[in-house]
Amino acid sequence: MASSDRRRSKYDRSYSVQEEGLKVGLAGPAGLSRKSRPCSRSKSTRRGQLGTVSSLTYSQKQALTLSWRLMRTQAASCFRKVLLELEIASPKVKQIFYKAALVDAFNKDEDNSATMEAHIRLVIKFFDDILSTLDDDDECLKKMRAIGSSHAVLARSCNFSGDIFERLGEITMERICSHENVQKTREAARAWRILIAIIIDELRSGFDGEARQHRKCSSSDQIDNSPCEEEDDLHLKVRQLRVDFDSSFQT
Ligand code: HEM
Repeated sequence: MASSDRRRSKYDRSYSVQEEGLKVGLAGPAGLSRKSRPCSRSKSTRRGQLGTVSSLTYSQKQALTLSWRLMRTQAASCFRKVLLELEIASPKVKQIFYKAALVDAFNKDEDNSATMEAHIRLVIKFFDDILSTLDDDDECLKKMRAIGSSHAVLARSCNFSGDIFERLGEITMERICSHENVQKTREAARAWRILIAIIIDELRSGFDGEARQHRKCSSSDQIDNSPCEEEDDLHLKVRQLRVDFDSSFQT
């Protein structure tokens, strides 16, 4: 998508940080109306430090950790709903989790980290990790990007794309922000919106960066196997055949 075509999404961090205070509560409990929401790439990298974890205030960080602690016992059911909804929104995701479940069924010894059940645990662990490192901006961003980039292998094999993370963000935002423990305070809902916007931005950035590297490597592999090299290879094989043929006559 050309950058000029990109519309501003709810995940545009500058939107979240600067305007959230004005818009919160206008569009339903989570402040989001998914149907009317454009799904587009945010532009954090170009915006520099605007809206990173360090831009969260002390009271926002407190609201996040407290509400997460209160939600924690229901987190599995919450993220099961999120991932099921993501499957409905994206048939690709459904296929990936379906394949992973099949592999799992034949692989009794090992826990397959690619299944939906495993992902419910992984996503909860991911939030545990992020919420325990909110004071360390670099560490937080590193963790988010690492998760994004670990999914780049799926770009070629399963057609996984960055907009899946964006969808995941939309659904997560809606679920979390409408949770009763988050609804208790305006501060918590606002903080969750900002945090989820940052997470999605970094997941995408990690994913896109690594997927680009994979594409570069695969195109240089193709250059390595250029017609010239293939011809050289063929000549070598023919020469070897001649040597073998000649030596078989000499014996
Ligand atoms: C915040 C969201 C997500 C988190 C925290 C997460 C976490 C992880 C982790 C930790 C791994 C293991 C990586 C490794 O072993 O190197 C993984 C792998 C995987 N994830 Fe996710 N994931 C997320 C979203 C998704 C989504 C939306 C899908 C879509 C189906 C997905 C599908 C997979 C698959 C298929 C693998 C296996 C990749 C491979 O073959 O190496 N993940 N994920």
